Amino acid sequence: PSVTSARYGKDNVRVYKVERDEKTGVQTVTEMTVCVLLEGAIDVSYTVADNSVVVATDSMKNTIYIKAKENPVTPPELFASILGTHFVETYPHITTANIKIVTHRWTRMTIDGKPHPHSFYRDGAETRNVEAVIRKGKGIDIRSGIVGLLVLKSTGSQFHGFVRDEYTTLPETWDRILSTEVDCGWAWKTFSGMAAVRAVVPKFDKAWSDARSITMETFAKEDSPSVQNTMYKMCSSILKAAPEVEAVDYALPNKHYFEIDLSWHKGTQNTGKNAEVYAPQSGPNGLIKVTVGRS
Ligand SMILES: O=c1[nH]c(=O)c2nn[nH]c2[nH]1
Repeated sequence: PSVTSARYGKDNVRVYKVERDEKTGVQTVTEMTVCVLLEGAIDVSYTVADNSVVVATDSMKNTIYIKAKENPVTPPELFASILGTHFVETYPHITTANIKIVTHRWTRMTIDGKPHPHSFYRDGAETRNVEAVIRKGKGIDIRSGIVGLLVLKSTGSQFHGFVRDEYTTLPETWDRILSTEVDCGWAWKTFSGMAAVRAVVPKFDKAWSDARSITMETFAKEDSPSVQNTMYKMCSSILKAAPEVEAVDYALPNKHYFEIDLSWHKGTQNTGKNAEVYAPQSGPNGLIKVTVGRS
């Protein structure tokens, strides 16, 4: 038997970094969870217990903290590229570094109508994610994303005209609740190396901000005929806003809210146009996925 593929490293490395502006007293915080998985000439560590090729995962953890101290940790696309490039340039037998960064939200508090210099709150489980693959001598591939942005609209969503056959019970609707937890990603054109990444650093934050705004504005403004069509429009708008992005993808669960017929109780009308009280469903849920390219 032989190793067909292998990668190893440290997962769930939590990192917090504060940036202190001495002049203004304003402090800025970043909190992220990092995963490093390395590939290369490491098969013998599996097959014949030769540990001479093993960069200990503990050393990788140490490296993440050192690199976070030595370098900016934002935008996450830059820090992921710096971190991955370090590993493939430091160890001759390591050819690929897979870096995942999940950035958590610390939103600055507004106190007395002003941004507070050093107080923040966690406004949701939403994260800003980056997955970077750094291949020695072959460039850097980055996929940025938004995960866990939970949204709901109480109307402005329809679903009708779908297949009706002996398996269909779902009634057609022209007015339904739509709720989903956004998992969105955008893949950048391959960067030749660190210099190419550094050249577009400002575009990473702009793309994330645009993707987030486009997602919420399209979700809110569209009288959605389906999740499929609305997510396609989101992808198209993001591609238009970010020329350096090659493809955009969404995976959207359809988190259903079922009408409850209450007519058994004194003829109470609570369905169709009279529906006000609904049963939010934990599952089953629809799951709609798409990737949209430039062609
Ligand atoms: O937007 C929707 N797309 C679907 O494919 C689907 N199937 N059931 N409900 C649905 N809603």
